[in-house]
Amino acid sequence: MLLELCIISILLLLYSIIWYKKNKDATLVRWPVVGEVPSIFKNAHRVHDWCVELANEVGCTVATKAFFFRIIYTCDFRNVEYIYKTNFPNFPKGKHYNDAFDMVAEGIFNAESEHWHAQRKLANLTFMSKEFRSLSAKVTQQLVQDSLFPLLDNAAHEQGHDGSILDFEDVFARFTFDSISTVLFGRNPRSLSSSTTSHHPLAEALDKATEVIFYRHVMPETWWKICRILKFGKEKEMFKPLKVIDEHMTNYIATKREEILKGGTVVQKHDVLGLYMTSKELEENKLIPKGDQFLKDSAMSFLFAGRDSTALTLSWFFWLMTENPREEAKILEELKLLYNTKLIMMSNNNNNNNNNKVIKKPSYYVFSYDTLKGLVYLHAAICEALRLYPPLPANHRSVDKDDTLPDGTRVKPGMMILISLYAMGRVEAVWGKDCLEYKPERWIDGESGKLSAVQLSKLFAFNVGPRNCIGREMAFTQLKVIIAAVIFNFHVEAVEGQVVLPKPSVTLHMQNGFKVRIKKRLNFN
Ligand code: HEM
Repeated sequence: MLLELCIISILLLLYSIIWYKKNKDATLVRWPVVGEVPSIFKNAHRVHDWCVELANEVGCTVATKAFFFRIIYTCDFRNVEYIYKTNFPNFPKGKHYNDAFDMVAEGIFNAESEHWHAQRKLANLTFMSKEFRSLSAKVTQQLVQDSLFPLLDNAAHEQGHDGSILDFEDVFARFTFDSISTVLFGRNPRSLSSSTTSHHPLAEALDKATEVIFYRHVMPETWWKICRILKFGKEKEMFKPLKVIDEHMTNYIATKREEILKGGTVVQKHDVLGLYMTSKELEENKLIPKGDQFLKDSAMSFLFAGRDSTALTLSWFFWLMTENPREEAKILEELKLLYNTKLIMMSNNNNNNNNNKVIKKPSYYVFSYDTLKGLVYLHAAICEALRLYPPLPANHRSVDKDDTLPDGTRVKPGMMILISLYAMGRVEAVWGKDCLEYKPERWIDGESGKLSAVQLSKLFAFNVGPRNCIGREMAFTQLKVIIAAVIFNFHVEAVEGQVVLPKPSVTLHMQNGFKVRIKKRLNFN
């Protein structure tokens, strides 16, 4: 009996060794009992690129099991469109999502069903208003002129010294923190000022909170919830940022209330907090929560959604420019043409007025959003950066009722559907053999020279369907104004020797930032 047991054990051990050797290099290994958990842990540090490998080697939809928890991973365009758009009500964000983002409990980011509908209507009224759009364009231009140009000018003058190297990821994080704070609260924290090196306490608290939220996504739910109760591990680190955030929000709301009572300036009236606090829709719609907690959660939702996403798009965009000088030259060409056309028009106006005024050439030039709106190549270049580096690389949804996805995958309540927007932008079957190359031309119709509607329908970085990004217009405004201003006035060089890679986090940060040197361009001579 003992001998038989020994033989069976040895055979089992041999089988396990052979099985392990055969599978150890596979993209996905399905272990008995623990399912794909070891593969998930093994690839956690490079989760986004692993999602691409899964798509290209295993399939665009993969059903995985982690103990008793079922996760359906997909980057199949048909499935994602079905989940976000066609059968949107059957795929709410769900309890896992809501719990992980509990710090914006009542805000739009976490609201569901009719409560979300009511908040979306309120947010649409604000974000789509002419006043808000004009404010967001004006604020961006102003910040470029007052904060970004001096910072870049300073770095350009420091050639050969320590101050000549900037971390562009940090620069854009500061820029968007200043801009979103101005459009949300009507106050500019001036974190981009060239004399400031420390981070604003609210920005620091947001960064910390985002880090903890990422851990909540990769840890089993019960584990992080126990840690929260016991104030242990990463969860312990959440208490201080939450306090800092709450103090800032309380202060901003109280100040805004006073401003409104006194009758504020245009900016103070048209910032989001001001618009919310004076909104009839908010007052009258019974489905929208009332009181300061709702204002805090809404402001936090917008801060969360709007700050990192735009900053990271800019960081990846400029990294792509340093890697693809030919494409950068095309953007510059488009901008020079626009600038010269503007100069000719101004000069014609002057001649017609016959006042013989000499046109004063500025030292640095910032294009207004209105003039940039129609530029085809610039728009295509931004879409291409968003395809390869979507700032929100992954998203998840829950399942309300039994359903079948367009590719035939059956889904049930209790399952989580994980959508990789990062992999969607890199699927060879959709984008072709050159899917990993940066080619803005793929967004332009070869015949008409205009942006291709078919290609644009494949841009999922802002999500699609009823719950798409409400800040899309604001994001494009900021991206175009900042990119045009930097490329037209400066030459950005990547510091040699650095490796730029995505970091595993909720938003697509770079692992070690992006170090650059700045040189002035001489466009005006
Ligand atoms: C390049 C910049 C941006 C990208 C790529 C982006 C992307 C996204 C994505 C993918 C979602 C869906 C999230 C989900 O379903 O869980 C989303 C939602 C949202 N975004 Fe953006 N976003 C950007 C900029 C902004 C800006 C500047 C704002 C302004 C505050 C903003 C506000 C929002 C809000 C409020 C939602 C939630 C909408 C809802 O649930 O109805 N976003 N965004």
